[in-house]
Amino acid sequence: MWDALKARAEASEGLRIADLLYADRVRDFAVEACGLRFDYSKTTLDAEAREILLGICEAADLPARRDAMFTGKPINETEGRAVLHTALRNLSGDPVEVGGVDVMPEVLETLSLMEAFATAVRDGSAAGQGGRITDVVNIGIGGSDLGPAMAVQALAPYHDGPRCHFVSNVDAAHVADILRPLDPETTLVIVASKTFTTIETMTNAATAKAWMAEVVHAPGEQFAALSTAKAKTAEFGIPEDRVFGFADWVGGRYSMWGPIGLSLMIAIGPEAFRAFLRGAEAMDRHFRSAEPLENMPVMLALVGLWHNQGCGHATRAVLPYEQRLARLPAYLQQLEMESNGKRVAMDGTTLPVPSGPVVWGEPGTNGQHAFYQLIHQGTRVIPCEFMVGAEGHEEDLRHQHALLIANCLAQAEALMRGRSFEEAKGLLGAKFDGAELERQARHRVFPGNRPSTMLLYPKLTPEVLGQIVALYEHRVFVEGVCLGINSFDQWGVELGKELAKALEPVVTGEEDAEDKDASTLTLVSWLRAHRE
Ligand SMILES: O=P(O)(O)OC[C@H]1O[C@](O)(CO)[C@@H](O)[C@@H]1O
Repeated sequence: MWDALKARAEASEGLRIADLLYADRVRDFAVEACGLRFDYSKTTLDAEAREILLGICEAADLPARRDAMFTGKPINETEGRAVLHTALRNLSGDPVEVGGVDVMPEVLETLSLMEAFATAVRDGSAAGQGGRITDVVNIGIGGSDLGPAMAVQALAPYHDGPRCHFVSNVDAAHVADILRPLDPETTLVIVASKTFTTIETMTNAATAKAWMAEVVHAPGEQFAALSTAKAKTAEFGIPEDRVFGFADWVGGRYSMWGPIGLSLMIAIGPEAFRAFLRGAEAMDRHFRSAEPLENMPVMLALVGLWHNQGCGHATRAVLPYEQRLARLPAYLQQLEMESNGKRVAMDGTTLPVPSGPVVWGEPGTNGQHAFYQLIHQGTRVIPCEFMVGAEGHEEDLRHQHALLIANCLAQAEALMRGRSFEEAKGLLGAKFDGAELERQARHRVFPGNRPSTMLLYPKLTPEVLGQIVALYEHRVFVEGVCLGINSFDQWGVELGKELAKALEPVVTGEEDAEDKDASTLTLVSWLRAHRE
């Protein structure tokens, strides 16, 4: 199947996207669902390639794998766990069983405990020593940071609660810069860690506790914890009624729908948070029921597989024309690269094709003035995933939003059309002639035929954000299933963690390294010599 895909991709190298754009293509190579539109007409993916990709889905038993996920089967086989972040947004409350036990009563109970706590923080009844909470600091990393940090920024127009801040890096600069302007007496610190062992988070949490303890008599009462490890949160001194737990079937990078979303809920309020869940739930229903060709996550995934495993484009740029989605590319980096950055299949055999792509990006229009040069004229082809809303929130600045949309559409058009040598010469004819005209024109040629997709949404509301994130989660799932890998473990982060633990006493000088390579030893000794 993969060979057929690659052969098809090779055969389509001569295709011009612009020539494929017959009238029906814009209808047939787009999907509408939940009020969103995903258009993939500006790619070289044609009906024949799509058939091959659908065949790959079928061979991978996608519908059965999808049902296994939604119904709580232990599809994370290397860790023996179910994968049920979808249960966290199952507002219908319909039973979802793990090992014969319905998890929904506990999920909904935790949601209402979070809502009660968020409401109390917002209305001032859960106050700090100095009165009403003015600032919330979420300390977490990876999935315990990226999701809420991205969503809090994305939904800024809906904020009517305390200010939210995020500390993730073990670099002391991060925690120091965030805490410096805050008043410990009116700050709530949320320690977000599924395992409650992550070294960065526990180090920053200890720093924040010491900062608070300098002025607050009972610092634990101005802390909350989001974790599966209740014994450890108690040991840290956080009262039980401020600990919001979740089960091991919620993966870190899929966790913002439950307790890890508490900072978001405090910022925008429980009602808006429910709208966020509702959006994701709608996308779940769509993913579960729509036929492949009308299924947005499936088609988004197939376009991804076409570009990466088919055409060999190793990276994927995510380009939201929405400043408030500035952290979305970083969020998607973890979601996609931690999930599908694997080199072996579920059965331990080596993948016959490249694993998930390198994901990167920045919001437009800023990216246009930074790296789009390379996207338009560089030697590599970088598939671009544009996204833009029909409306912004700034009613009195609608003209700026129109300009934003025009830029987004123009970039996709420019990538596809390009500019020929003759056209470039025509533009310069009055200024140069002869060999100089040819030389100057060559610099102004755009090869064009560069693929892009477009995700359109009405407006970035909590509900729409929920839909977009769930769309991408399911896209990652479909790509993982087609590749035959486990998208829900992350063994690749372990080795570095272990070595860092062993190196710390060497860096501080408490121990000498014996079993290190010459390069690492030299680096350590230079740093030690300069640490005074
Ligand atoms: O929530 P925890 O347990 O602190 O883990 C944080 C992050 O660390 C990882 O386990 C590895 O980077 C992520 O998957 C996770 O999101």
